[in-house]
Amino acid sequence: MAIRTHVPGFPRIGAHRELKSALEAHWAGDLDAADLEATAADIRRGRWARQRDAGLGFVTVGDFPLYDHVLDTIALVGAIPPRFGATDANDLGAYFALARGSAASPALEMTKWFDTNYHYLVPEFTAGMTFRISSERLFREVDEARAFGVEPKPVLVGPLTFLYLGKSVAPGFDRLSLLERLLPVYVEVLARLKAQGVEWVQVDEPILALDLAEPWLEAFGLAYRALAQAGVNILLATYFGSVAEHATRLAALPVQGLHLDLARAPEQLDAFLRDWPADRVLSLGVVDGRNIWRADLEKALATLEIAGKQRGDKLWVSASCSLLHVPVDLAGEDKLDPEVRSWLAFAQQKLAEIVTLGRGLAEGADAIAAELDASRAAVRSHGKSDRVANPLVRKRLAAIDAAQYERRSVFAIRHAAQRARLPLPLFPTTTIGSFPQTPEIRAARAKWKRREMKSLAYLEAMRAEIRRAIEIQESLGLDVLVHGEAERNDMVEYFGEQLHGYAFSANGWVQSYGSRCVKPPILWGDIHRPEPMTVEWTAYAQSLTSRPVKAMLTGPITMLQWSFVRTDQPRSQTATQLALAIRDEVRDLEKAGIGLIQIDEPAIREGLPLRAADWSAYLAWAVGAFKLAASGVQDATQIHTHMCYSEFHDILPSIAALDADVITIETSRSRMELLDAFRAFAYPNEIGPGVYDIHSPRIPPTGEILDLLEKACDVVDPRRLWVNPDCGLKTRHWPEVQAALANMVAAAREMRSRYLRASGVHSKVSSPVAM
Ligand SMILES: CN1c2c(nc(N)[nH]c2=O)NC[C@@H]1CNc1ccc(C(=O)N[C@@H](CCC(=O)N[C@@H](CCC(=O)N[C@@H](CCC(=O)O)C(=O)O)C(=O)O)C(=O)O)cc1
Ligand SMILES: N[C@@H](CCS)C(=O)O
Ligand SMILES: [Zn+2]
Repeated sequence: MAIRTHVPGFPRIGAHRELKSALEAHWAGDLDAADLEATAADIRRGRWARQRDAGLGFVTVGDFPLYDHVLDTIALVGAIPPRFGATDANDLGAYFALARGSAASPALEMTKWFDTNYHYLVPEFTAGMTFRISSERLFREVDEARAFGVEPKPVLVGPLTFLYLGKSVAPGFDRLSLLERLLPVYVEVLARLKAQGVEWVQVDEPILALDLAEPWLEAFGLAYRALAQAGVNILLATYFGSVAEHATRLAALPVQGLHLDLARAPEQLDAFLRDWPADRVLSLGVVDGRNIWRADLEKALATLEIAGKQRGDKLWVSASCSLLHVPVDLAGEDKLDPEVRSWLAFAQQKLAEIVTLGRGLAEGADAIAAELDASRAAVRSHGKSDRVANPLVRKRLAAIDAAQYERRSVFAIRHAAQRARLPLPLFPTTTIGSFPQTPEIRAARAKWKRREMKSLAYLEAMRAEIRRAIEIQESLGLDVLVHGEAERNDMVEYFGEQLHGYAFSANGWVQSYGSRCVKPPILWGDIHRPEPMTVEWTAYAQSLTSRPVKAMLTGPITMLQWSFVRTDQPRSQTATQLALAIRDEVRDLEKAGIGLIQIDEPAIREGLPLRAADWSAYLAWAVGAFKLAASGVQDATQIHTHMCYSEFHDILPSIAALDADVITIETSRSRMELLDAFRAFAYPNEIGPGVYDIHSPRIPPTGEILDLLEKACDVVDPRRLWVNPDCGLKTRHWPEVQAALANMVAAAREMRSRYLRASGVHSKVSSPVAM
């Protein structure tokens, strides 16, 4: 009996970020469209070759967008917002304009793909929208795969997930009402794929793992009855959570297969062994597509054998979700600690695990005895390694008391102490931390890492960047300065590199959005901070100026969320260990005389469990971890936090519970809409709503910033307002940054004089504040 093996998707960026390089060269005008397509085709074939050579039964096709897979769906079904004008989605310029904006229209919004660190482009739906096949890319790639000699399994974002993840542009418009118009296009797509000789199409509906309202759930019947008309086999793919509660509803759909994520939700298998018809395919994602640990093959095989007895060759073996979320290949990671390396599997290694499991299931455990032995040894070594548990960390964790979670005084008292220490003007101006990561900075770091540059020379190069950043900020007239984060490759990787319990890869890139990648550090053991991580850089910056410098740290939840983390203990415990390390750093910064410390938590929202029922438990430990990190300081030390994904209306009480003295947030694109929620909730502390959209090269004019600030004053007491960009400026260029910040400072000054002219009698300000 042969068992079919496949993956829901494979990384796209290329083992050496070949796609990134080609895209960026194309956008810079150094690579024409034909050459970009040729490079893309090479990478595509390389991915298929990996899947074929590993021995997978299918190769996945349609999981190789040049920018984003939701954008490819927009292009495929022609859901192009009217604001982009008549657009041929086959044209690369038009395709990239949707992703990156153009002179005619700003880009589509980007947001996080479920609870991952991958960003997708948000479809915009309007009432009059019509759909038609508008891109030939998928069909071309199917032909290309056939010509390459592999059996393609195309993948599509399902119609309901597509509509759900989009936004209704007009208030009150129900985008689900577009389903009936969208379905015929999906049917046509499926029919064309069938005509191309495709046997199976994977249709992804990950929204099934969310809390779905009844109309959306009901729509599955209508949708999949329509898709069945195309006559091609559909593998309905779910991932990121359990869909057990929908087992009977799913069994009633006319689809030929169902994929389940057994890494996230192993418990759901029972429901499907009971309810999923035995004559239909059940694809079990037993290899974790979201994390980089080697699979416990013995355990996975045991699960598969239970299902296999009942299902025979209707059982397929797979990864839990697309491997998009893990790096491509462990080969070449020679600098990793050999013991830690022996615990890891990147995408390439996961292909082998899936094929091994398929073989074990078909031929029996003896056929894969060597692989089982190796897996057992890795699991045992990870579990038993005396390097994983650090007794000192354990002891410290056990000794944490409730007082360590609280600041010494309430906000009002701290506020007065901070005012006395930091005589800031009304509408104080600041930035979020990073300044442009120039090619020179990156090149210097690359040289230093390759040992082509001495540490002292690198230190001096970074100090020169700090001097430049301080000089520019002083000349711009900013009130609270930052050192600029030049020395950080990435805000999470940088800290990971300095903490015990973390390992980092040389080339473990994962796509974040478009051509941008991150290299998540690998958290494998108890976290311990051997020495201060940021104090020297920050103190150096402070030594250059009489203005206050704000230190910059990444918070425990963001460290957790953007790393590959251990699974042998609850995430809450790992977060507490991270919090203790950051707490020590906060206290060392304070000892070094730093008066303002920002602890970034942009990932706190994305870390929310997908099901609301699980939110309160998460928020309790997440807020606790932040407070533990932040609370070890005197009243006069001002703690800032920063969040740049603004969808947190629904968790405002928890945001307030962080009790940061100042929160800076992304608000400029939504034109301060978010502040309404802060007002409604009566958010108690200081707020810096972003007034400069850092995702765009556009320089916001002073008048526009003034309008935003006036809007902000309508909802927040002006004495509690800060003036700052939406987020860090690392992806921007210096000329833009200088021009935008000059406008921002001018706007803040104008606001001050407007309010001082009202000399305290203005309705919005009850008393003048120090300038
Ligand atoms: C705020 N965001 C972040 C998220 N996740 C993180 N882990 N970090 C974040 O900051 N998630 C949400 C958002 C996502 N936003 C971004 C924004 C920008 C990037 C980005 O620009 N990534 C860079 C890579 C950054 C990095 O790690 N750089 C390293 C290595 C640089 C490099 O490629 N060196 C070359 C040689 C260069 C030379 O010689 O000139 C090499 O090694 O080959 C560094 O600076 O040292 C990117 O380029 O994609 C990501 C997410
Ligand atoms: N301090 C970081 C926050 C990013 S969310 C930066 O400025 O890049
Ligand atoms: Zn940010």
